Order: sequence, then structure tokens, then C-alpha cells
Amino acid sequence: MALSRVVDKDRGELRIHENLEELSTDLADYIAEISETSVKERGVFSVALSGGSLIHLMRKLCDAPYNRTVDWAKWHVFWADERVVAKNHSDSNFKLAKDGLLSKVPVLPSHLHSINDAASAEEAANGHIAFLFPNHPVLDTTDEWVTFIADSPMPPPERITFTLPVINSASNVAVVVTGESKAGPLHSVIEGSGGPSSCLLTARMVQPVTGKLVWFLDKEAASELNSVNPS
Ligand SMILES: O=C(O)[C@H](O)[C@@H](O)[C@H](O)[C@H](O)COP(=O)(O)O
Repeated sequence: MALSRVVDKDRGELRIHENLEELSTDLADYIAEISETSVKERGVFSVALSGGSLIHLMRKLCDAPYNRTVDWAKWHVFWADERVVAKNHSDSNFKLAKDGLLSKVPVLPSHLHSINDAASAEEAANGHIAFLFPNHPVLDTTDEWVTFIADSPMPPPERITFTLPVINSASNVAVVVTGESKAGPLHSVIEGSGGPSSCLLTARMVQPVTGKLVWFLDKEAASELNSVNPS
């Protein structure tokens, strides 16, 4: 349960948590709930994961009650971003999710829509989403679901990513941001003026057309937000 909830008219719902433990519980509840709604409405739940700390923060889904209550056989898993490496490579976001979550719950192997690691980045992007780096031409891609880049500013250089229109077409977008080092950038993304330097903040471009945007924050990441820390 979040410490506080704020709804920002432009940026969606902000859920601020006392610590990572509480954030993980709220995140698991949220995912279980949207999974249930989606299965009821569409018969399937399609979810796109990123890498980084997200998978560890989703770990409670492997435990009771979610391991029994979530309809895992109806899940279809995609990657919003992936590094172009072998699926058993330590840099692979697929491996991260498989080891930390997907091997511990009964998701069907045929429902894991990972990249073809035998193909080039360009070929692999044709089958497969979010490495949206500032000022990169990939941000202008509007006619493809998935694209690739070969010049990531962070290693490894070759990555595959969902495009902005695909992300913004989702029914639900959850952004998970934790830790003090993210406080400044998060303040700019949520409360920045939208001036010339705002094009460096690609997270500001995540604006679901009709879907719901929820930010899962710990209090360290939220420490510079005026809306939740009034002076
Ligand atoms: O493959 C990657 O490089 C990751 O997917 C990356 O995009 C990650 O999601 C962010 O760097 C946030 O990572 P943290 O949650 O660890 O801050």
C-alpha cells in the first residue's frame, strides 16, 4: 500500500512508498489486478518488461497468493527493450526475467516472445520494444512497432526497443523509479517546465493515449517532487 498517492493532471498517478518492500507488494498487487481485468476482457494478458531493477521488484509475484491466483497460462510476455546478445548471456534482459521471475511461475514457454538471438539487431527487431535515448532518431519512429539501435550510449551498443507509439497505445503503463540518484531526473520529468532541455527526458514522452500511467516510487526517488513534499 502506497504511503501517498497523487494524481498529476499531465503525468498520471504517483504512488510513493515508504520502502522497496512496500513498493514490491503494491507492484505485485497492481500487476495481478490488471492481469485479472485483461484476462476477463480479452482472454489474455500481454505484458512488456524492461531490464534493470524491475524484475527483482516484481519478485513477489512468485510467492503466495499470486503464484496461485494469477492466471499465468494467459500471460504473453514481451520485452520493451532488449540487448542484442545471446539469451543465456548475463547482459540479456530475457535471462534476467527468466531467472528472476518467469522460471518460477507457470508461464507457457511458447508465450515468451523474446528476440531471435541468432539474427542481427535489424532482423531481430522485425519480430519483436524501450531503449529510447535522448535526441536519438529512434524517437521519431512512428511506422514500426519495434525498432533497433546500434549506438546505445550505454553498453552493449545493439539494442531492440518498442517505439513510443506502441508504448503510448498500452492500456496500462507502469514506470518504476527508485533510489536517491533518480530524484533530480524524476523531478524534471514530472514537474519540469517542458523547456528546450526537456527533449533530453524521453520519459516525458510516455503519455498513453487512452491508457493509464502509474509511477511506482520510493520516497528517496520522490524526495524532490514539490507535489508530494510541499515546503
Ligand atoms: O536493458 C537495460 O539497459 C535496462 O532495461 C534499462 O533500460 C533499465 O530498465 C533502466 O536502466 C533502469 O534500470 P534500473 O531500474 O536498474 O534503474
